Formats: sequence, C-alpha cells, structure tokens
Amino acid sequence: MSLRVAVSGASGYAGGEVLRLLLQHPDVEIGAITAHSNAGQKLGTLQPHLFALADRVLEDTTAEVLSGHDVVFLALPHGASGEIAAQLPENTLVIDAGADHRLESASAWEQFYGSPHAGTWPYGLPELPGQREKLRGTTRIAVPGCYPTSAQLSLVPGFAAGLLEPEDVVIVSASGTSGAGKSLKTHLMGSEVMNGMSPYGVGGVHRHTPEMEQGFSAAAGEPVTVSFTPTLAPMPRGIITTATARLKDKTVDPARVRQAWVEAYADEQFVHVLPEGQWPNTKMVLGSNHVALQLAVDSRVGRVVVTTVIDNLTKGTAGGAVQSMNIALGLEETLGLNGVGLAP
Ligand SMILES: NC(=O)C1=CN([C@@H]2O[C@H](COP(=O)(O)OP(=O)(O)OC[C@H]3O[C@@H](n4cnc5c(N)ncnc54)[C@H](OP(=O)(O)O)[C@@H]3O)[C@@H](O)[C@H]2O)C=CC1
Ligand SMILES: CC(=O)N[C@@H](CCC(=O)OP(=O)(O)O)C(=O)O
Repeated sequence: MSLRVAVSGASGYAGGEVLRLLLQHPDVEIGAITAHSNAGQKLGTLQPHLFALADRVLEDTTAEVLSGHDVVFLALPHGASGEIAAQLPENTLVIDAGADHRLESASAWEQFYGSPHAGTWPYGLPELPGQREKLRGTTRIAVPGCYPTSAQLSLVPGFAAGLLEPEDVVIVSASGTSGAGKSLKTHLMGSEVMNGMSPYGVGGVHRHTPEMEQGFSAAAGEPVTVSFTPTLAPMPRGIITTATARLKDKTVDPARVRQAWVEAYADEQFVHVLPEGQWPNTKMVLGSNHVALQLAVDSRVGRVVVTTVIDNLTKGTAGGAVQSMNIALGLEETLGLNGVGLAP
C-alpha cells in the first residue's frame, strides 16, 4: 500500500515529529507539507534534521493544498484545525494533533478554551479500554494532549478495575520545553528555563484537566475529578507524570493493585510496567513511542502512586498520531514506530 500523506504545521515541533516518523513508515509517501508564516521556505531551513525533505518547499495551509491526499495531519494551533477539517473530504483520514476535537463536553471546552466547540472525534489513545474498536475504519482522529496521555496511561487501569476513588486524584507532571511549541516564548528562553523548575497553570486551570477527567470517568463509569499541576523542566523533550489516587479499599493487597496494571498492559507493545523497584526516567523513552511506568501502594495513606514517562513529541503527539493512523487504516500498529529510547 502507498499512502499519500500531507502534513500541515510542518515547520513546528509536532509537524516536524510527524514527518520524522513518517519518513520511517514503509507505506507512506509524503505529499504536501504546509506552514503559515514560514510558507515559501524550504523545510531544511526549519527542520534541518529531516535531510530527506530538505529541499521541499512549505506551502500555505489551505483545504485546497491538503485535499487529494489519503491522510492529512493537522499540527496547528488550537482553533485552526476545526475550520480546515470541515473543508476536507469525508473519506480523507484527518488526524488532528491539536485540541479542537478531543473533548466530548462542549461546556468543558468553552470553559477551558474560551471559544466555540468544533465537535468530538474518536480519541487517539489506543491503549484505553475499547478504544481500538473506535479507531478502526474512522476517518477522523483527535490526538490526545501530551499530559493527558501520560496521566491516563498512569491511572486508567486502576479506575477500570474499580480500585480507585473518583475524588482526590492528584496529577503532577514535568514537561520538556518543546511541549510549549516552537513559537518564541520569552519565558522559555535559556536564562529563564535552565537550572530551575517552576509550575504553571496551577489551581485547576490548565486546559488538560477536563481531558484527563473525561478519560478517567469513562474508565471508572462514574465522574472523576482531578487536580492537575504542570511544571516546566529544563530539557527539550520528555514528560514525567506522578499520579496518585485513593484506594477504595485501603487494606487491599498491593500485589492485587499491581496486577491490575500488569494485566491492562500485558498485550500492549508500547506500554511497559517496569520490574518492581525500577523507576522510570524520561531518558528511557526519548524519541520513541514507548511508555514506561512504575507503581507503588502507599499503605500508610491508602493511595496508589504511579510514575509514567513519555516523550511528549512522540507518544505524546506524533507517535500516538501515527499509531492511531495505522489502526484506522488496518495496518500493523507499530509501522513507523520502531525507534527505541536513547541511552545514556
Ligand atoms: N509540542 C507538543 O508537545 C505538543 C503539541 N500538540 C499540539 O500540536 C499543535 C502544534 O503544536 P507545536 O508543533 O508544538 O507548535 P509550533 O508552534 O511548534 O508549530 C505551530 C505550527 O502551526 C503553524 N501555524 C501557526 N499559526 C497558524 C495558522 N493560523 N494557520 C495555520 N498554521 C498555523 C506554524 O506555521 P509557521 O511556523 O509557518 O508560522 C507551525 O507550523 C498544537 O495544537 C499543539 O497543541 C499536541 C501535543 C503535544
Ligand atoms: C510545556 C508546555 O507548555 N506544554 C503545553 C502542552 C502541550 C500539549 O499537549 O499541547 P496541546 O493540548 O496544546 O495539544 C502546555 O502546557 O500548554
């Protein structure tokens, strides 16, 4: 099979990572690549690591340019994808790396994003219970946010097994700076970020909070509320998330708790519950679609503690997007995603 694939937002971090993975996909031919302020530039000036595409010229991001492809990736700022997607043929597989189509609740969207809701598409986190069935054959995919990917992979097994209380869930994450996008942000410039860490979006206001609650509530079968705090870490890539939740039965055998996670991910090729006693490090998964996690029961306070690492640009965006594309098209799920982490 040869799929003709267009990538919009190709000058940005997410679009660049989509292209990096697609270059390793045996069934993909890269068609149009588009941008906004950088349209007309050669890709090599903006994404110098993508040697094979260095001479390709970025076009404007219009429905006309993106039409005529089998698959279109949208890696655009919030709000830009809804309008473009609505103009693309229904039989084109459109994969939105942005947030526009992730939330089921229009009121949650309006509260956290402050704009009209564009609609809801099948959610591109295949490891959620029953999610692959929703992705097979679909022509629209909403790629999860990077923090929600790490948070949901951390706690969904516990909610799905009925082990966790729906209230008092606490998620604390640290992200590499590429999570904020390529556009110049003064607070991300070296002197502000190096040798220190600081939280932002504190107090239940970060827009990924309702996305996490949506995934947890679906798994638990009851409404789940979350307190989420993100932190910026002085590294280009990677997310480490520590998630804690109260156990419904404080006296439950810790081995039974662990078993819920081990069973949930037993058949997953990208999610690894580490051997007991080994804790994740963001370096384990850099540049790869893999996820590493570890858990412990804090019996003194009756909580489970789960720490999960992902690469925000790979499993957290482009890798999850390519994995979901493969499922939607009935391809082997790992195509284009054979990279392994970097060490040391
Ligand atoms: N970075 C990450 O870890 C993650 C990002 N995402 C999502 O992916 C999307 C892209 O993010 P990211 O790559 O980080 O951001 P960047 O700022 O790095 O890139 C943004 C891209 O969008 C283009 N663009 C900007 N404005 C417009 C517009 N009005 N119309 C069309 N194109 C436009 C830019 O083109 P130009 O350079 O020519 O101006 C650029 O190609 C966002 O929705 C983001 O939320 C999702 C998960 C994680
Ligand atoms: C470090 C950093 O700034 N991260 C981004 C999230 C990146 C992401 O997942 O983005 P979308 O939901 O926008 O697709 C943030 O907190 O806004």
